[in-house]
Amino acid sequence: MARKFFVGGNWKCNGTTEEVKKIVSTLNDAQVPSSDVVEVVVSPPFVFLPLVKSTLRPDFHVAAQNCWVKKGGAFTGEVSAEMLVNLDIPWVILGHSERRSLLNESNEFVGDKVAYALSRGLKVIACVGETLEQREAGSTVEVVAAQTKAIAACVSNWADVVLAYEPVWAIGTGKVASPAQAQEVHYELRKWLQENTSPEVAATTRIIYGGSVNGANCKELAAKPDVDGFLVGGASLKPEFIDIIKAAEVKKSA
Ligand SMILES: O=C(CO)COP(=O)(O)O
Repeated sequence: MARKFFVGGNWKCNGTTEEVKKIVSTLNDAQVPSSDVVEVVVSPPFVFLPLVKSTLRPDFHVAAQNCWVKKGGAFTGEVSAEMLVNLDIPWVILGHSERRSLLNESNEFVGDKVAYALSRGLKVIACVGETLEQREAGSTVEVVAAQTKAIAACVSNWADVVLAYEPVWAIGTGKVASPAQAQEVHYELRKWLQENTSPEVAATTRIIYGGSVNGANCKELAAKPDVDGFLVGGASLKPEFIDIIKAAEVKKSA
C-alpha cells in the first residue's frame, strides 16, 4: 500500500483571530492536489481550534499541538484528549522537541501521552529528533531509536500514527537538513520499525520531516524515498505552505 503524502502545519504559539482568519482563507482558496494524493493537517493553538475547525475547507484537517497524558480532571491549564474528541478534532501532535526541551517531557511521558490519545480515538503525529550536540557526538540514530521505542511501546494500531523526524538543530533555524541527511535518518527509522514492529508497519507508516522546510527546499526533500511528507512550522503561517502541499506531486510522478 502506498503511503499517502502528509503535510502538517504546526502554527505553534502564534496568531491572532484576524491572522488565523487570513491563513484559513488563503488555504481555502488554494488549488492543491486532491485528498487522494495528499493529507493536509493544520495545527493552530488550542484557543483557535473551534474557529479553524468550523471555517477550514473540509478536505483539510485539524490537529491540536498537545494534550494531557490521562483523563481530564484537576489539571489546571491542561487540555484533555476527551475535549479534543468532543470538539471533533481528529489529530494531536505529541512529543514535539519544544515541549521535550522546554517542559521536560521525557520519552516515557511522551509514550504515555501517545497511549492515552490513541485510546481515546485520536490520531497522533509523534515527534522525534536529535540535538546538534547529539548529532555531532554521532548518536543521532541511537537517540531517535530510543524516542521511537518509547512511542512504539504505546502503539497498537500504527495506522493512527505519523512519525515526524524533526532534528532540533533544524527547527526554526533556517538550517534545513539536506535531503541526504533526512533520507538517512528516515531510512534508519523505517528499518527500526521493520525490526521492532512488523514489515507491514514499516512499509505503511508515514515518516515525515520537519525543520526549516519551505517552498524552496520542499521538492528536493520530498523526492527522497523515505520522506513521506512534512511537519512545517514557520512556513505554515505563510502562503508558501501551499507550495509545500504541492510537493506531493513529486511523489505522484515518481
Ligand atoms: O518544529 C517544526 C514543526 O513542528 C518546524 O519548525 P520550522 O519549520 O519553523 O523550522
